[in-house]
Amino acid sequence: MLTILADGLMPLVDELFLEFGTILRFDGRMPSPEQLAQADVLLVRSVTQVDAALLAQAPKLRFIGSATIGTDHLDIKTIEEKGIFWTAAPGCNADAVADYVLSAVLNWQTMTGRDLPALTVGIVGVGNIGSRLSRRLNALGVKVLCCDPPKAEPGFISLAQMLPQVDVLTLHVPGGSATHKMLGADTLAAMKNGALLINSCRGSVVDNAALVSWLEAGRGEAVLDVYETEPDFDTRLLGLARWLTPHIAGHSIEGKRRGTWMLYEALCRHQGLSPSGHFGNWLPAPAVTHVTGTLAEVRRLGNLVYDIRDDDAWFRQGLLAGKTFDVLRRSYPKRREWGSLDTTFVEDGAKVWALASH
Ligand SMILES: NC(=O)c1ccc[n+]([C@@H]2O[C@H](COP(=O)([O-])OP(=O)(O)OC[C@H]3O[C@@H](n4cnc5c(N)ncnc54)[C@H](O)[C@@H]3O)[C@@H](O)[C@H]2O)c1
Ligand SMILES: O=C(O)[C@H](O)[C@H](O)COP(=O)(O)O
Repeated sequence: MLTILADGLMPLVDELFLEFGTILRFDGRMPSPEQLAQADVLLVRSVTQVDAALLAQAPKLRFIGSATIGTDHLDIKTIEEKGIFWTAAPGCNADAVADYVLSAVLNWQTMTGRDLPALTVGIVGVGNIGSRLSRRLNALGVKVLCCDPPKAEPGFISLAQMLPQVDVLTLHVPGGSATHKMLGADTLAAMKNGALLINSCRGSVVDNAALVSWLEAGRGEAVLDVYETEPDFDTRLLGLARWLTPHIAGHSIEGKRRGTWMLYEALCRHQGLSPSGHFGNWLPAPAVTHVTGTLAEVRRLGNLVYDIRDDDAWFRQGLLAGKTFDVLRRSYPKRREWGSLDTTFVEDGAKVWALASH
């Protein structure tokens, strides 16, 4: 029997992992030394730094799972040197982040009176999130430019080529040394005047001091979900950013539960077992399952599914009420993904195309 030590906010842990042994839960960013000393399996979120100091306290550890897409909180080199198996949950909340960015783009476009087909959006990092976003924006008739040097696909361009061309620049690269401050004073200066920068990947990708100067100079606008020094952040951004949120872009019901499910499947494989059931069993039925309308109507309905402006207001009100970044993340309201809804677009009464839920 295994001792499984899991982040207290991770959903479905009791339901899925009890068959493997005993479950211990930890609150906050770090487990206690007593818990670490017992753990065979460690299940974390992005807020727990799994580094040499943590690993030194966990001599029995054989399996580490992070219910996240990002892995920059894992010291993979040290984990592998110690012969510990590790895994994350690639793509688990990619649709939720795509919903977040789409809501930001559509509400910004409406608010600034720009014409949707005249908009050019630049996507930096065209992996699980970037490619989903690109497909959705293309379907709405928005011009999309892509930058992803590691993929080097035909038609992709460099960041330097992209910056002066785009009205919206949205970042979807991994955190870590290779992307550290890839957007700084020089790159921001190369953007179009009045452009919107969206950062929902990792705070370290944007030099926050340079961003503050760029915003103070009125050069452009920003929508931010992540910050360089989380859970702290530069509070000047509250007065400067169009919308900001406390690292919740991926926090849909589906995204969180899929993350735990992917770790369950990985532990089953690691133990030579077959998973029981399938992920769909663990999703509650959505309140609304199907919507039909013109593109304009469905766009308005989109704000009922997810509206970034509500999260911005909830974050600001929470801060004013004295709540911290982490406390607010813990109490984030439950949110469904666009994918929970079948959407049919009609024009002059005829079906144009449908977006099926999955
Ligand atoms: N805010 C949130 O709640 C939230 C949720 C999920 C993921 N994320 C972050 O978003 C990141 C992207 O997620 P994903 O699922 O698309 O990951 P992914 O691994 O599927 O895609 C990342 C892409 O970035 C590309 N890339 C790497 N370095 C690059 C560079 N220097 N320039 C341009 N492209 C580069 C890669 O080739 C890859 O295609 C994650 O690593 C994570 O840090 C944030
Ligand atoms: O990389 C990810 O998947 C996200 O950053 C993740 O959704 C952040 O949420 P957390 O793990 O902190 O709950």
